[in-house]
Amino acid sequence: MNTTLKPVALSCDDLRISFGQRTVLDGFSMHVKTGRVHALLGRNGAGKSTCFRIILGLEDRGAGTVEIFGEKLSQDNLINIGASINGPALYSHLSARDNVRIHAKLLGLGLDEVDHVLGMVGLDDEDKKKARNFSTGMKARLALAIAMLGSPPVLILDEPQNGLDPQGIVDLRGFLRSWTAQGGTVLVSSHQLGEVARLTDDITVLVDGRAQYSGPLEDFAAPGQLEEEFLRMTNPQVGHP
Ligand SMILES: Nc1ncnc2c1ncn2[C@@H]1O[C@H](COP(=O)(O)OP(=O)(O)OP(=O)(O)O)[C@@H](O)[C@H]1O
Repeated sequence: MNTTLKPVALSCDDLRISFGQRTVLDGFSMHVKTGRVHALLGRNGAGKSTCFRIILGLEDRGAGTVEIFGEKLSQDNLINIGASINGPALYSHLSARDNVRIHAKLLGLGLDEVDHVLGMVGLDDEDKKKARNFSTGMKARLALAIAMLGSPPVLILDEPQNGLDPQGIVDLRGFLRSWTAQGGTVLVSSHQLGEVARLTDDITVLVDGRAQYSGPLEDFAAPGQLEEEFLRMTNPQVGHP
């Protein structure tokens, strides 16, 4: 599949899911364009991680369709997505290299690829330290390295800035931008709206289980106004005392 030729990398249509009495997604639709950074925004508990889990086939309750490059989600085309959600799941007794090596082996990738992704996230010198002794930022970098193994055309990252220091955030931004410049597609969730404004091309705002806005960032908010517009959309009292 030549993924760069498809205009839409990822489509979610009419996703619906409830947990007990609580309806979390209630007809949620989002189309993530190829070669763009797209941020899924919403308040705590809005359903962003649930949406990511559905896209990745980790949640089979609920209804709706997910397509990757125009094809229905399946085990075969899931290989097109690299993901880091719900914080990094790491083997705490292993080094960064050994953690990545295990995932590379599962994907049939060699040691060159392990070194490549570790170099990209600046962990190529961390050969001795065990993951249990990593700082939060180092764990986040390692999870990113694992997500990038094999250069999947789509990256899904749940709050990737969490735990990163300012330099780490700048590095991540540069790196996701170069990913999309090479034709890759990135879907992130984030509460750091200043960073979202710097990083993303498109946004979807999830409110009450539906996409209240989905489209170019510039059409949602003028420069410097993202936080204000987001608060207005997610909390109707704001701006109307
Ligand atoms: N497996 C589950 N069982 C029951 N409730 C769940 C389950 N998974 C998620 N929820 C509930 O669904 C709602 C949405 O959770 P989700 O983690 O998707 O939100 P989120 O937008 O990612 O939030 P945050 O910004 O705080 O990370 C929450 O009320 C959560 O408690």
